[in-house]
Amino acid sequence: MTYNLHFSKYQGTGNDFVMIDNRDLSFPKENTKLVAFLCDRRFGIGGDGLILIENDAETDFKMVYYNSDGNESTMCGNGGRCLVAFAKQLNMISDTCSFIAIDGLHYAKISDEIISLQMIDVNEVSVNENFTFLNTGSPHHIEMVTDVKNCDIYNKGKEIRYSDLYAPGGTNVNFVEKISDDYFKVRTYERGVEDETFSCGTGATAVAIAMFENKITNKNAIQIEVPGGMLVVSFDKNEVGIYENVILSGPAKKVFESDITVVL
Ligand SMILES: N[C@@H](CCC[C@H](N)C(=O)O)C(=O)O
Repeated sequence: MTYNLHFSKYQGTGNDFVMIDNRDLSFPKENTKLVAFLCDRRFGIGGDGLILIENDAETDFKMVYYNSDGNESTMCGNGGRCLVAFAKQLNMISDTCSFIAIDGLHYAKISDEIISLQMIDVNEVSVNENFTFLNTGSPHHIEMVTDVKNCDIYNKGKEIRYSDLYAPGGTNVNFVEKISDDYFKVRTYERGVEDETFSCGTGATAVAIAMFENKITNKNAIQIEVPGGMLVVSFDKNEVGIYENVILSGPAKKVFESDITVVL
């Protein structure tokens, strides 16, 4: 079968995505091999994931997210921010928007190249002796380390991701070093990419909330340094313990756009 596709490539703090305008619903959404091929860094375009933008009756657009393994997955925070920039490029929105994703309704704001995305409320944070687990649209295991630069993210992350604790779905795994009360360094092993990525938006969000819940910080606006740049996460914890007004902010940029013909 031959597929002729127009695509744009975007990145948000180095978490990179192939973006396709699927408002005409022509993309073969069940073709896992095609998505994995397009995300392949050697044989395809290359990306940590692929995102389709589609029409939605109640919001500005719909986000459909696939990991680079070709499977549709849960929410991608950086992907959501990049999709907002893509929607603007397509003249679907101006500087504010709402969209629907697999985890529900999101609002976003564009200010120059900084995209601020409202994430879902978080009502459950599981604090354990050596780790914290929470879901910010995607599942995240979080561990503190003293020297994140020299941490073996791939092997440690993979072991936790595939451990019985998270079977069968697995989890993303974040390693965190505290620099100050409002500055943390984070590296993430991503499920579905099955490697460390340069940044994970739902992961950065989960880390900020976990640091507050564990009283490692009392700040509710936190800078998260990731290998691909800087993200900022802010939130409010309400009187019944729910984290709301959770905002993930950072840059999202178009890298290039082109056409590709794939024979599979
Ligand atoms: N890169 C993402 C997370 C994407 C989803 C994740 N790989 C999963 O399957 O859970 C982000 O920026 O949030």
